[in-house]
Amino acid sequence: MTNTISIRANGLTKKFGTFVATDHITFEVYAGEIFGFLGANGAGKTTAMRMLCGLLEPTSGEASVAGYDVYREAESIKKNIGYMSQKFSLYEDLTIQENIRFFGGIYGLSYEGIRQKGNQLLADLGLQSKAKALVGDLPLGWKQKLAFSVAVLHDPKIVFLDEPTGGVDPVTRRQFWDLIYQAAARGVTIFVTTHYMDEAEYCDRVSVMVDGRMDALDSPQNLKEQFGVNSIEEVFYRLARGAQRAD
Ligand SMILES: Nc1ncnc2c1ncn2[C@@H]1O[C@H](COP(=O)(O)OP(=O)(O)OP(=O)(O)O)[C@@H](O)[C@H]1O
Repeated sequence: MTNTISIRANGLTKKFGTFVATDHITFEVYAGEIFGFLGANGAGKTTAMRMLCGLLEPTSGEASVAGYDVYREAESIKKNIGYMSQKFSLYEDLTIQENIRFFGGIYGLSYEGIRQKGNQLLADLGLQSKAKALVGDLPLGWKQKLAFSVAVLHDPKIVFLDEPTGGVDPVTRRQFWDLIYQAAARGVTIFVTTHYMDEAEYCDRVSVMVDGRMDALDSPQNLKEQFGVNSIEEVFYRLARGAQRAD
């Protein structure tokens, strides 16, 4: 982690009609940091993430991602980030190799770049012999590891992960987090939402959204000390139990 700012939000707000989904959130994320973005269902995480990815125009406030402004330079943001969610991932009816070629093309890599990075990816994951297997036939944990590796194929500065490990066992989640650590060690900024509180403990800093506001932001250790509790799970419940939204 460095002192270079990778994501900066200042009073970032999104309203749908009169409903304030994301309410004046202000924070900074540093290059190479693993930043946990927690909140109960409906707290406003996806809305905030969509604004930061250049997919949704804010109602007010400011934000920049990789140095690009979310209002004026959304297209540049899209080119400089990776994105992976539990819902939108790889194409199940394409092979591993076809997915790599497809997403490599979308990310603007050359034919040679796709070939080189694709081979490296398959070697790193130990999937060389499975290159022609349909993604739909892989176990969920493998799909997620592959989806993450594809999301960073073009060496983005920042990767946004929206509940990337939903539904898999703790051992596979731990392996997934090894990939996250390796990317962070290369200087990639990781912005990750999760409902697994053990994963929150792996983050450099954790923020907690409550009813659209960012009610806490600090390292896991500092948050536990601040709330006088032994786990991030306890910190989360203390903050979230006062929430008004039940989505
Ligand atoms: N396009 C929209 N129009 C109206 N309301 C919306 C829209 N998108 C989101 N909302 C509302 O904004 C609130 C925040 O939603 P958001 O999806 O950002 O929450 P979240 O923290 O990501 O929750 P989850 O963990 O369930 O994905 C919710 O009450 C949701 O119903």
